[in-house]
This record gives sequence, structure tokens and C-alpha cells, in this order.
Amino acid sequence: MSFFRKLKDRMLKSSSKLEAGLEDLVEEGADAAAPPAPGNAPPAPPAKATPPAADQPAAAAEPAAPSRPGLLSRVIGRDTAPRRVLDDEMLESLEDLLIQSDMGVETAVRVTANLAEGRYGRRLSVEEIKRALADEITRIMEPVAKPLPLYAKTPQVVLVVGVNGSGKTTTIGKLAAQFRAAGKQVVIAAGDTFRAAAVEQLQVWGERAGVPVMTAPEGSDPASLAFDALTRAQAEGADLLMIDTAGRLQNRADLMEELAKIVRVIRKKDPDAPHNTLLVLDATTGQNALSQVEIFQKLADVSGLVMTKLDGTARGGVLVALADRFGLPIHAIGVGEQIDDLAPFDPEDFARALTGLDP
Ligand SMILES: Nc1nc2c(ncn2[C@@H]2O[C@H](COP(=O)(O)OP(=O)(O)OP(=O)(O)O)[C@@H](O)[C@H]2O)c(=O)[nH]1
Repeated sequence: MSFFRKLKDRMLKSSSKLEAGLEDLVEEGADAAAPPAPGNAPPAPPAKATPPAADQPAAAAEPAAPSRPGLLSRVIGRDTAPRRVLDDEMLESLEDLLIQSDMGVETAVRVTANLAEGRYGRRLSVEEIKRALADEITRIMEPVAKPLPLYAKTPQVVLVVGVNGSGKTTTIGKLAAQFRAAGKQVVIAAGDTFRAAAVEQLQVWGERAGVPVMTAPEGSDPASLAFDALTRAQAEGADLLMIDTAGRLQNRADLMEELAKIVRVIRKKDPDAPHNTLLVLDATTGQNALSQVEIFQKLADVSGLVMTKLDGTARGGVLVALADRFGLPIHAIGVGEQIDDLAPFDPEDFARALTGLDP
């Protein structure tokens, strides 16, 4: 199965919600007068009240989706698809639909405003709207799609943060397996020393990935474990050290101190460590993921994101909101519970899967 097909299948909940909404919208307001008269698209009036943000290049430069289907489309009968005029009412409904997919108000407004550029007043089919939406989403996501950078200097220390249950353990296991497969030597430190279950879970993932997991007695200082783990990683010439951390937000001051102490202590061994601080977010929490980014940016120097559980949620739009609002690199996405269910983040594939477009 191609990767795009897998992503699309896994993101079915998000895409089918958006697709169904679009179909309803277009059908509701479809012009009964059947297919558009060739070359009959009304001239575009001035764009909708909400202008595109100044820092966003206007979508007007993009070639607009043709309102008149080409020969091939006519042969396969696509010209019978219902169409709806892209007017203020339609744009408002579109905005609502995007907000429902967890794209957030600001991003939804920007996306629809850009979509209206050069298309306002034209009669569009569901497929044309999907393509235009996918283009807009790709444009927002492209600047943040960056794999975890690998540095020449080793061991590279990756601190992994995020609330409990967000998928930190699973993500560390999946990443470790990928780095191992790429010939890297990896060490994992089970830094959530207060939860025996979390440590055990990480050991299971370490075994699966074929990577050693360093643990410390329950309740011991995570910073001291991190120090020992870095000492070992240096001694063994490891390429990567991934440090799991606690995610208890109930006592934010304690967590901040715990993370700060880990950083202080590992810097005694390597003043540049940690080289990456990965924040793991759970897509099923929707808009809550946005506040988690804000909180963790205060607790730690977050350098990139991994979004988990994009399978099985209709809230995939939150990733667009994250990209639009914070511009933090998105390194990978989790699309399942298995070891190979962590994918590099490809903005175009993601946008097509989210909007339900076929390859
Ligand atoms: N469907 C799906 N489930 C996932 C994904 N990533 C993680 N999970 C599941 O989410 C649950 C929590 O994942 P963990 O990796 O244990 O999360 P954690 O952040 O380490 O949580 P604690 O161990 O409580 O600190 C587990 O049941 C995982 O199998 C994903 O991409 N898709």
C-alpha cells in the first residue's frame, strides 16, 4: 500500500467529516440550473470582507480551479457534479466547517479568505473546493514540515516532553526503531521515574526497537538518570540519546523545575544539550493541543512537534492551526499504535488526506 493511501485510510475520520460537510453544503445551495455555461463564470467582485493576512501571499497568484470541466472530465461525466456559487454565505459555511474540523477560528478565517481570492462568485464543485482547500493547507504546512534534524556531533540528546498519555513512550519507541533501522546507535532514558508503569512500557518499546533503556529506582531523581544515560551514551559512542520525561501538568512549577534540572545537569556533560526538545501532542485533544504548546513553551525550550493519534480522530485540522499559529517544525505524525505507524510529515499528502482527495 502506498504511504499516501495508508495516511488517507488512517485519517478517514477527519476527511470524511470534512467531505460530508462539503457535500452537504454544495448540495444545499447547488444551482438547479445544471452545469455552468461555458466561459460564463461571473467576474470576481472584490474579495470578501476578511482580507488575507499581510504576511500570507495572496492565493490570487495561483491558477484558479477551472469552472468549466475539461474534455476528460466531460467524458467521465464530472460536469454533472453539483456546483455552488462561492458567495459570502457559502464562505461563512465553509469557515464553520473548518472550525468544526478543529482548524481554529483564526486559521479557518484565513484559509477561507485566501480560498475566495480569484474564486469568489464562481460556481464550484466539491472536488474543486477540496483541491483549493488542499492547496491552501499545503501552503500553510510547507514551512513547518521538517524532519528531526540530525547533527554530526554525537550523542545527540533529544528531550521528549508532553502530557501523560499524549504518546511520548510510543513515539520514542517508534523513533528509536527508525533510527536503529537507519544504522544509528540509540539509548533511551526512562525519565518518568515516578511511574513504574511508564518505565515498564518504555522497556517494552525498547525491546521492540532493539534499543537499551536506562532506568532508575522508582522515585529517584530524573536528572541523575539523565546524567548517567548521557555518560553511557558518550562512553558507548551512541548517536542518539532520547530522554523520556514526566508529563504531570497538575503541578506545573514542579514539572518546570524537573525539566530545568535535567537540562542543567546534562549540560555539565555537553553544554549544547539537549539538541532537540520534542513536544508530543495528541490530536484527539483538538484545540487543547494549542494550549499545550503554549504551556510547554514556557516549561521547556520546545524545538519541534510530533502529533500522535491522527488516526481515529475527526480533529486532524488542529495540525493546520498549530502550524499557522506557532510555526514550530512538525517532525512526524503518529497514525497508529504499531512500531511503523510514525510517518514523516508531508504537507501535501497530509492536506490531501485531510480533505479526502484521491491521489
Ligand atoms: N491510535 C493511536 N494510538 C496511539 C498513537 N500514539 C500513541 N498511541 C496510544 O496512546 C496511548 C498512550 O501512549 P503512551 O505512549 O503510553 O503515552 P505517554 O505520553 O508515554 O503516556 P504516559 O506513559 O502515561 O506518560 C497508548 O495506548 C498508545 O498505544 C497513535 O499515533 N495512534
